[in-house]
Amino acid sequence: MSRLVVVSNRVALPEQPRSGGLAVALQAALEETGGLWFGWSGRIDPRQSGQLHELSHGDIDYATIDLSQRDHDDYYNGFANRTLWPLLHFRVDLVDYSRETYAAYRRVNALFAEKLAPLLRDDDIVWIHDYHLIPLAALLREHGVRCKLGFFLHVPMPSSDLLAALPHHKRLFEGLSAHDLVGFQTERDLERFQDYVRLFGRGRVIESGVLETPGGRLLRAGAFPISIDTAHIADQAAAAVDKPSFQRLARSMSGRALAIGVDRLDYSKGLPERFRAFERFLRRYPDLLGKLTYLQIAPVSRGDVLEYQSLRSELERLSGHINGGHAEPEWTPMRYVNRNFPHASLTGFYRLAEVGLVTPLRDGMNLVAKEYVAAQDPDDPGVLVLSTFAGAARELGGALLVNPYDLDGVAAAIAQAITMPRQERRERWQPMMARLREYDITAWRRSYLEALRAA
Ligand SMILES: O=P(O)(O)OC[C@H]1O[C@H](O[C@H]2O[C@H](CO)[C@@H](O)[C@H](O)[C@H]2O)[C@H](O)[C@@H](O)[C@@H]1O
Ligand SMILES: O=c1ccn([C@@H]2O[C@H](COP(=O)(O)OP(=O)(O)O)[C@@H](O)[C@H]2O)c(=O)[nH]1
Repeated sequence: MSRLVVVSNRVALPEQPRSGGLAVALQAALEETGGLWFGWSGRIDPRQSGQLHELSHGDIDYATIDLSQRDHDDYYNGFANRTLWPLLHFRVDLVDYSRETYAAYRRVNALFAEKLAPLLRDDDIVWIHDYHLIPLAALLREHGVRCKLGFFLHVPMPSSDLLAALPHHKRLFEGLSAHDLVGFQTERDLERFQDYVRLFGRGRVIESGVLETPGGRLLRAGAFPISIDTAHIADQAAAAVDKPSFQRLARSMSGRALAIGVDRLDYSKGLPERFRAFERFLRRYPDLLGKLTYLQIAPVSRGDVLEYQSLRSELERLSGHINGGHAEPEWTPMRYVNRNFPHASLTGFYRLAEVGLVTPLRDGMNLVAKEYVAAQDPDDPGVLVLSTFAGAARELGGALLVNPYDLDGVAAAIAQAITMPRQERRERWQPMMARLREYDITAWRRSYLEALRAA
């Protein structure tokens, strides 16, 4: 059996806290097969980029490299998170492009290729992840790497007209042709990629999923919605009732219902809109006032990036405003927490919550939505309020699907969720859970890797 080599910017090193679906999902996938995980160490070396660290834990070998402050600023904070991230989330208004950060992005990809190529064997299966590493495959080929190379985009693929706003977009996205298989979260993302290839990529779509690159090679493409370790999360949530963190939260509710949101502090997650929708709920449904407390867990993410700093200030203002305007001496409507929690605690919180609020403006998938469903009590499940703009909405039709820009609609969905009869909650939850049990993280990994092997 060939060795699996996973390459991603973010690596979940043993004992490190993980927030971010990519690290959570790849950890679960590698635990099953073993293999090598290559990426950024998470460390800044004040002198230079490229120091290689190797360690093994169970069946997983880790090889990671440090980045210099400048490379980290220009590649990760800069081109990846101030140019590509907003572009791929349909936010052209937030795109900050500079030739300098683009050069750093290419430089760090070249460094990844230089350090990774000598570690690879011809019969490896290499699986490259996400928008940080779009040029990597072509650079590995230049180093003589011959093994199968696959790519998976965790974030949305926007329409061609948006991508065309990026200077040098053709050179960048042509790099994807060096792979054998390119995977997306949803069929819509795949369709938009194929449109791009036809309109700007000088390639040809022979049939859906089979493309001819400008160089005449065949490139496979497909939709492989990422998933979760459903059985494990369900077991963890059931067992969480005995954990002190669960019991403390349960006691603090004083018989009130709980609505929970768990998101990195990121503008793609629609948090200001969600906070405002919650305030709309407080104003519009006086009968329900004091019956529901909203807990928002939002660990700080990409805190060096200006847009993320402004978002943090805005959320602090909004949560203060909402509580100031609606709290009673014995009740605070919302709790806003910037800490990162381990899965063992989160799954218990999900189970306790009558309502799961997942309302991103755009999201590749959103694993929190799936985790919330998996963590519910089958006899008395909670209700998921889910944005139609999350990839997860394609599979979780039993949720109350909302448009996150429609604050009245989200407020109405919250009211509907907390008053929904148990029978309806079960009928909505069961097919979602059945889907997640059948198509879990293992099925995701297998379906992608089978397609890559066959490509
Ligand atoms: O690595 P960070 O900069 O700290 O960010 C965390 C991750 O955020 C993004 O996650 C995406 O992948 C999830 C799993 O497929 C998906 O459910 C979610 O919709 C995406 O936003 C990012 O794409 C990752 O590269 C980051 O590691
Ligand atoms: O305090 C936290 C907040 C989030 N997460 C995890 O981070 C992942 C977030 O993934 P998602 O796909 O929802 O969004 P992303 O952050 O990748 O955009 C999920 O597995 C969460 O359980 C976590 O472990 N602790």
